[in-house]
Amino acid sequence: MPENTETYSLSEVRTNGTNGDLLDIRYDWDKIPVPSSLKEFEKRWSTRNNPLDYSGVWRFRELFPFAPENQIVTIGEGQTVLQQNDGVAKYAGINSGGLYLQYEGMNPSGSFKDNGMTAASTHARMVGAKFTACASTGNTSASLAIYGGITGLFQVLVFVGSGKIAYGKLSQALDYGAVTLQIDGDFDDALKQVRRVCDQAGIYLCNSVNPFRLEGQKSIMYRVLEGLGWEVPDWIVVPGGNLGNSSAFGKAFMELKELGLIDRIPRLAVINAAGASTLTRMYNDEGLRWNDGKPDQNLIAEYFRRMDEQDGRAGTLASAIEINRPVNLTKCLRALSVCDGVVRDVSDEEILDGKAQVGRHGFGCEPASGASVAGAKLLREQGIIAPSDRVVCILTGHQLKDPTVTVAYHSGDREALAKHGAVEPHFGNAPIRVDNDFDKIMEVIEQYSGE
Ligand SMILES: Cc1ncc(COP(=O)(O)O)c(C=O)c1O
Ligand SMILES: N[C@@H](CCOP(=O)(O)O)C(=O)O
Repeated sequence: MPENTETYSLSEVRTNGTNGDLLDIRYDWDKIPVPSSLKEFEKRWSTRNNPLDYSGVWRFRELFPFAPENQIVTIGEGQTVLQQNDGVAKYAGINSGGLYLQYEGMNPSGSFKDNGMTAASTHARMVGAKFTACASTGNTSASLAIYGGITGLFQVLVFVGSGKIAYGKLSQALDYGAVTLQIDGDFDDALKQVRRVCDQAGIYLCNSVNPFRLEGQKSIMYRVLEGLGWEVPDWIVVPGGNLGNSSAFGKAFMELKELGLIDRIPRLAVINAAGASTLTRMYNDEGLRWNDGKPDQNLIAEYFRRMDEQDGRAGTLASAIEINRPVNLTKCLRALSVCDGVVRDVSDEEILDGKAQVGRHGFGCEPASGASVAGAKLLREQGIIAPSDRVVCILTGHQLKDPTVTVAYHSGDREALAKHGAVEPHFGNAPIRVDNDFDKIMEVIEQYSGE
């Protein structure tokens, strides 16, 4: 994505420039009336004078002004919450009052994807698309399917890998009426196929290669700032899969700074699963950097060549981030450069322990989201995050998305958890088996009543 080499009209449907780099949306801010302070946006929620203000995404519409208001497709997404959480702070080694969880599970389809899908669906409508598609580990498909289903604006086609999708998510796509193709491969294979299919058949693609989708995902950061009274935190910690979120967050902060709406930028930590750690390996081991939009292509090609030689399949229980060929790699490198970022990977065990803490003390989350808490803990242990820092962990998906992994963890089902290596379930809260007998039930309850 070299800077400013090509320009395309809003009415064109494309994800890449002629050189193959993903497109990026740019605005001529001099021509757009942007509020002079972020506080102005606050009034939107209290007054809700415009139906668009019911959306936690579109009430910030001046910060991604690509759509006429009458074309905007919204289903009330982005009404999410920033929760200060001392239980999780203690676990991560952060001072009381310093850790926040941004819970994106409250979106209509139960994940952060709706922030982006409302924007991609809007652009799809602007160009008259009747058929949309995505590849998915589950959440993108659930999100696209709900937008297609509720609005009736377009038919939805979904590609998923075999055995790679949590049932909660698959059931959403089916229920919302998406045509679902389960292909013999993983997410990386499914994305490759859907990109070809969309190109050839003129279907509108809604994965994070779609630059409009990332515009909507910027709003997660606007809401975090709003939740903090417009103060900039020290850290944003986010799980990394296809790297759309981290890319969008970096762009959000870059633009807010350019517009003079914030005076400093938080640091960004992107957390991979150890079994899907392309970014970690490339950033930390190979030293890959943004370099004015021209990261070393030879280094990238060589990395993937070696990966292919060794089979290169991603493997983690956090299926949402089981991705080894992140399409937004270059944009994420920009975000890391803008935000003085760091990248880490954490084991499945650390992810599930982090997730259990979020469940114990907060709204709960799906496995991939636990990576942000595990990442914050690791960075704290490494002395990179200070105990006094203000840290926001992004919880990307709802607790109910992947009950199989959650129940296996709490029940101590090591066999089920061992898919990608041994996982010790530390904070198990297994169901207690008890006879169908009143006295025996009372005996069990008495053991707990003194606590
Ligand atoms: C729940 C969840 N968390 C994290 C991610 C990773 O986000 P990204 O692809 O934007 O890096 C995904 C999907 O990609 C997801 O579904
Ligand atoms: N976890 C994702 C993977 C696809 O990512 P996308 O951001 O490119 O759509 C999913 O839920 O499918």
